[in-house]
Amino acid sequence: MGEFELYLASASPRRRELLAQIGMRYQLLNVSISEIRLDDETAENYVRRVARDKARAGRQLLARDDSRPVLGADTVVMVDDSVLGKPRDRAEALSMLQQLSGREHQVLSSVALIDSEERLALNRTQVSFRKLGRVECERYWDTGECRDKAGAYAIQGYAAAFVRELRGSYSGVMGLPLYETAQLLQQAGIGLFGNRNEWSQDE
Ligand SMILES: Cc1cn([C@H]2C[C@H](O)[C@@H](COP(=O)(O)OP(=O)(O)OP(=O)(O)O)O2)c(=O)[nH]c1=O
Repeated sequence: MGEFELYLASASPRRRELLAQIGMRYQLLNVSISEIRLDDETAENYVRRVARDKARAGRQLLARDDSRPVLGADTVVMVDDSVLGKPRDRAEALSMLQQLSGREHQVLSSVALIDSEERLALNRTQVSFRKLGRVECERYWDTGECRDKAGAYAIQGYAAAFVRELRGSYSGVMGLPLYETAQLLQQAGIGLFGNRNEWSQDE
């Protein structure tokens, strides 16, 4: 089957790291799709659609007889009725952090795995932040960590110090929910630890 099991249609270093964490060998595909939420689209449908579009765009790059699945993922932060993606600039990042300060928000992370079939999973995780001071948020921006992160924070970085409580999936907040990902991979016949079709046979 060659030296890798699947393709990862993502430029996110976090997703690479997470997929490698569960022993998957993958090849990267470079895709670019527009990430704009439609007016009447729920956050859930939006993250599902974007993950699916990333995987579909990856699939398009492959030879027809390549049966290895393509994985795409997407992550947003939801607070009240707002859906927070990546901040465009400092002002937007600071306003996102103020919105998240002293309360609970939800992180939605979707995974799409496409071969001859399309498989989708969605993880929803509740994250509670302590109150954040304005100067503290400005200093946090200065670390450079807010950029390229949904909701302008990275739980795997300095922002771990903001998290009072998390209910759900830490890997989901980081960008790729590994429990759901492993389930989709199993459905596609890819076992953990690099073994095809050998996973969970003793269940
Ligand atoms: C909330 C949160 C998000 N993130 C990251 C995960 C994602 O990379 C990013 C959300 O942006 P996405 O648009 O989901 O992904 P991306 O553009 O970084 O990568 P891809 O090429 O796969 O489209 O935010 C963290 O790293 N830590 C966190 O705590």
